[in-house]
Amino acid sequence: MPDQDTLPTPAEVGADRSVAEAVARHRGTVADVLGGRDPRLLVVVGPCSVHDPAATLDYAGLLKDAADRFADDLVVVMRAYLEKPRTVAGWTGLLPDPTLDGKGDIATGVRQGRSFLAEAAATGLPLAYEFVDPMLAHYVADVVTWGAVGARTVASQPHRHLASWLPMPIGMKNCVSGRLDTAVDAIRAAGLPHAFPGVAADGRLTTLRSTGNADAHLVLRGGPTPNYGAAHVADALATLAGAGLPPRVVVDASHGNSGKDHRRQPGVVADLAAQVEDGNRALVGVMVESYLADGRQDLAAGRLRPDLSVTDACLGWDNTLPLLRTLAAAARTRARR
Ligand SMILES: O=C[C@H](O)[C@H](O)COP(=O)(O)O
Ligand SMILES: C=C(OP(=O)(O)O)C(=O)O
Repeated sequence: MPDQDTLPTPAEVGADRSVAEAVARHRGTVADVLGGRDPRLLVVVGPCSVHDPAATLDYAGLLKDAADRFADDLVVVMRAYLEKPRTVAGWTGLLPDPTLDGKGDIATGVRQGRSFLAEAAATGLPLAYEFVDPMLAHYVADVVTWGAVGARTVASQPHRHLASWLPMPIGMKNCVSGRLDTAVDAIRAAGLPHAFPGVAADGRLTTLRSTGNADAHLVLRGGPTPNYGAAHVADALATLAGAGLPPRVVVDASHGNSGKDHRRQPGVVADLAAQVEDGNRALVGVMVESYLADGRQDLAAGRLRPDLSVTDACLGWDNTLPLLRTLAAAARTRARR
C-alpha cells in the first residue's frame, strides 16, 4: 500500500482523451490570435484561484454562455488556476492543498484537481493555468489551452524549460518589480530547445527534450505602478522588437495594474478597449480576475462562501459581463478598420 503522501502517477489520474481534440483546436485558435491570423481578442478571465470546484463550475456555465455570445469578436479562455504562487506564504491552491488548511494533501489534490479540470473542459471552454510547480504540470498540462509563468517565477530556469516543452501558448508575466527584461529573456529562453528533468506518465523522473515554444509572449501585469496605458504598451512592443521578438502583448487588468483592487479593473479594461478600438493590433489579449461575487474573503474567516475568492479580490459576474461586451465591441471595431 502506498503511504498517503505518495502521489498517483500522471497516468493514474488520467490523460483526458475526450477533450484532447477540442484542446488542440483551442490552442491553435489562441496561437492564431497571437500570430495575428485571427483578428479576435483573447480574453483570459476567471477566478484568481479555484477553492470550490462546484461553484467554479457554476461560474464556468455563465462564462460559456457569454463566450458563445461574443464568439465573433472574442476568444474567451477561463482561468482554472489550481496553484497559487505566494509572495511569502499563504494558501498555495487546490492541487497542493485541497483542504485549504496547510495540510498539503497533494495526493488528494491532484485527483480532485483533475476531476475539476475534466468537468471544466467538458463545458467546451478553453482553460488557462499558471504553472507554479513544474512537477505538478504533468498532472494538468493536457487540458490547458493557455499557460502562464507568473511574475514570481519568470526568472526561473525550470519554468522557462518547462515552457519550452509545453504544447500551448505561454504568457510570461513581467516581474513583480515591474521590470520587463526578465519576461523578455524568459520568452527567448522558452523559444529554444532544452533538455531538463521532468515526470513521465508512469511517475518516473525522466529527461524531457523540448523543441522550443514559438508562442511564448509577454503579459503586462503592472508592478508597484501600472503598465497598461498606451505608452507602456508601446514601450513593451519596442522592447520586444529590440529583442527580435514578435510584437504582441496580453495585458492583465488585475494584479499590479489594479493595485489588487478589483474595483479598478473596469477602468483598466476601458483603457485597453480604447487602445484596441484605436487599432492597436499588437494588443492581442486582456486578462480579468472575475468570479461569482465581487471581492474576496479571508481563509481564516470561518465558514467560507463558495462564491467569493479566497485569494485576490475578483470582479463579480454582474460586473464582468459588461466588460466582455465592451471588449467585444472594441475588437469588432478594430477588425473592421
Ligand atoms: O494572484 C494571486 C496573488 O496575487 C498571488 O498568489 C500572490 O499573492 P500574495 O502576494 O498574497 O502572496
Ligand atoms: C499570481 C498571478 O499573477 P502574477 O504572477 O501576475 O502575480 C495570477 O495571475 O494569478
